[in-house]
Amino acid sequence: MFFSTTIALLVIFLLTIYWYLKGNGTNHNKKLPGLEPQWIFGNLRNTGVISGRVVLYEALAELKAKFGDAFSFWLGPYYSIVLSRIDHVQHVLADRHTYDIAETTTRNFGVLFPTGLIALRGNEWKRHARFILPMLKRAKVLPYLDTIVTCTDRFIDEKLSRRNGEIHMDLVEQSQRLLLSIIGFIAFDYDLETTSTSGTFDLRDAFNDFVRIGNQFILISGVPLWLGKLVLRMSSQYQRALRTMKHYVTNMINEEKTRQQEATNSIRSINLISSLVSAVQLESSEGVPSLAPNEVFDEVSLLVLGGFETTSTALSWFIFYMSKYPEVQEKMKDELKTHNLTLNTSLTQDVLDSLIYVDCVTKELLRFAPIATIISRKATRDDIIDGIEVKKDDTILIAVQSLHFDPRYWKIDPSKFIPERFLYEDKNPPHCAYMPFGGGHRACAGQDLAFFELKTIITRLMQRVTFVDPGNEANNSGGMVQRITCYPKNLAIRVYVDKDYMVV
Ligand code: HEM
Repeated sequence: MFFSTTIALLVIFLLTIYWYLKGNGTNHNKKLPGLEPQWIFGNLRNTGVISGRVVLYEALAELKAKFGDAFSFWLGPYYSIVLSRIDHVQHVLADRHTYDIAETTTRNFGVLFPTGLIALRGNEWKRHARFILPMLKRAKVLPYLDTIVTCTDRFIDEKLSRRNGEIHMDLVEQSQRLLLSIIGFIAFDYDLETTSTSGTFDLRDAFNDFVRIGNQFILISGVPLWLGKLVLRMSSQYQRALRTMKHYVTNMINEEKTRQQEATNSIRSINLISSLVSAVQLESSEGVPSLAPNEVFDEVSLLVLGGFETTSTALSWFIFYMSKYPEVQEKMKDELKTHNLTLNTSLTQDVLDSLIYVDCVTKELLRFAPIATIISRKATRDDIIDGIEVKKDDTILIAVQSLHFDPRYWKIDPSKFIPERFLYEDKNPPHCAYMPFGGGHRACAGQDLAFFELKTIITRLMQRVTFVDPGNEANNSGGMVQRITCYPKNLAIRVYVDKDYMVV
């Protein structure tokens, strides 16, 4: 008892010192409106984020209604300026010399992936970006079409067909498993979804633990870095996951290197590790600074985590919205019919490109669903944005969700899920009014892959499945749980699969 009280007091003492060192809650810019910060919690407690009354983007929307387009916000002990007007956002994103990725982002992700793209700045970021960005461009991701379709079919056959017509309460988890399996195949031809049968702790278990603990860690972004690091260091599960992943991925990198050196004419595999290894080999042979094995490892882990969390959340919301907007679902199915896409037709790139309405639904999903609701930047020097004073080292939070729902920028009511907006009045929203993947030089590296994955999964699901709201039979009210992204809290969907595909 005495021991635990002493430890608790020590932690409170250290947190208080940290709070004072971080600026003592003093508002850096007295001219900006905003709530008073509270000890160590900043504005996370007095806005209701900690109690779970609202999630972060809702808190920012409430403050915007109260204080206007620009206000101060304390993310725990970290001061920031929140912006939600397009001209302010354009100013920030256009000036990469004054605004770079925020320290909160590099610091938190840096604990998990110290040399991953998202944790780097300046020349180090450029060195990594040379390898990573081209690898994820549209032309490079198109060959993954069959992988995505195969994984989606397996999801339908194994998870949905067996319980045809029943209410599914686990579709958030199932969406996560589907996306983990897709990114596992894309990253290194490895099935991360199927539960290990060997009884030993393997790469599947390791990535699952890493993703779960990593997610929890990134969420507690108000917590000082040293405390976060300590938590991870003391987590035997996390350390075991990391060791196992390093072991497997390093072996894969080495095997791929040997394979590429020996097999000059053999068929090249198309996974991310293979592309990274060949890019690295090529560049080092030309004397260009390339990536060390630990850097390749960090990049692969980042792509798995970044690529899985966001897209699986988007898929969960898609399923939820389809149960609530049956007319949208019907329209997509009609579009598939007009392109002669029945259950048995295989999907090709050309067919996928011709599906205009499905394209609009995917765009609307990314506007409407709370996936990456905030992006952040750090000022590298003093600046003034339309009269708002910004000091060197200030953090800027861009309230993406507020922009997506701002009636000043959308002609068709932005509070409604209407995919047709992207066909007509809102086909070309003003620059920075629509930014699900962020913007400027630090925009999402995987956006082509993400959009392609989502559109393919959606199309395949619509070829074979119908999602129905069960009404009063179960709680399908949505709600939100905050992790890196916000995913639906109460999801209960009746799923019908065409009987031709039923697994008996
Ligand atoms: C629906 C899916 C996705 C959404 C909504 C999303 C959104 C975002 C956002 C908002 C950012 C920050 C951008 C900024 O600060 O301006 C970001 C960064 C990033 N995303 Fe995504 N993302 C998605 C999928 C993916 C996928 C599939 C991958 C890779 C496999 C990926 C890899 C990355 C990386 C590496 C960064 C850091 C880029 C850098 O710092 O230079 N994302 N993403």
